[in-house]
Amino acid sequence: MINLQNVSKRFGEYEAIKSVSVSVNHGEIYGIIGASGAGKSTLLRLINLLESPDEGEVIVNEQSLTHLKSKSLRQARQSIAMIFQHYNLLGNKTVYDNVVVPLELSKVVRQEREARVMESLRFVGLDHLKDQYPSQLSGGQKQRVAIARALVNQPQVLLCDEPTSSLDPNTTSEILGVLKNINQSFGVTIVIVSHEMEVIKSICQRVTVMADGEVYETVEIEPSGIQKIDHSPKGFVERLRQGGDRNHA
Ligand SMILES: Nc1ncnc2c1ncn2[C@@H]1O[C@H](COP(=O)(O)OP(=O)(O)OP(=O)(O)O)[C@@H](O)[C@H]1O
Repeated sequence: MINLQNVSKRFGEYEAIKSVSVSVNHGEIYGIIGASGAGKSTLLRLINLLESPDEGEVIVNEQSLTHLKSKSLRQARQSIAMIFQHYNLLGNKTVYDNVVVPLELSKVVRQEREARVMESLRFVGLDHLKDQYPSQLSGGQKQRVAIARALVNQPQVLLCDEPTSSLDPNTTSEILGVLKNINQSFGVTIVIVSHEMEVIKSICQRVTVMADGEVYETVEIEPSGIQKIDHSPKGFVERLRQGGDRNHA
């Protein structure tokens, strides 16, 4: 579904991503974990070409995005939605008006927009707050609005950049529940960046551990909680096994 093939990204002289290859299956919930500065967000942003790679190939849904012209890239991006740690809502727009934005951009006809927005808001349980402004909402509610906005164009892929890092543990569980529900109800492939092992453990089937712009290891998380390891399990997997709430990588 998602194939990053030997992708590299430099910021000036600094090599943030060093020839990384990652493959995510259709319908999977895939994690990217690592310490601050490891390159997690950059890797995620390479998937929808918010960052364009200096080398390598980005393939999503069997289409190479790397050399697309801007119009085709815009079209391809409609099936790749994204949510962020700080929600990125427009403060001067209501919940409804935030969620309708992607439909306006993709020129969905006016008659269809309302039904799609309300369906999306119902899915995240916020249809009753459609006329509120972001400043009137809790963090968890804001993230739900961002999720509704991400869903409204019926994406095949949802990229999540630290989606629960600003939330308390209970709200974190709720948001992770919503993400799982999206995956199960619509078969959306989810890639989630987090520095919290608990988050990764509770939702992902596989996780790539990043360190210094490289893949350190890729770990399979089984329902039993026992992790199967591709290679080099030291440290990280031990800490996963030990668990503990909100341990940091
Ligand atoms: N636009 C940019 N310009 C210059 N350097 C950047 C840019 N974006 C990221 N970097 C650098 O690339 C490295 C990787 O950043 P990235 O945000 O991907 O790491 P991360 O693992 O997501 O870290 P964090 O958890 O702190 O967000 C960091 O050293 C960062 O300073």
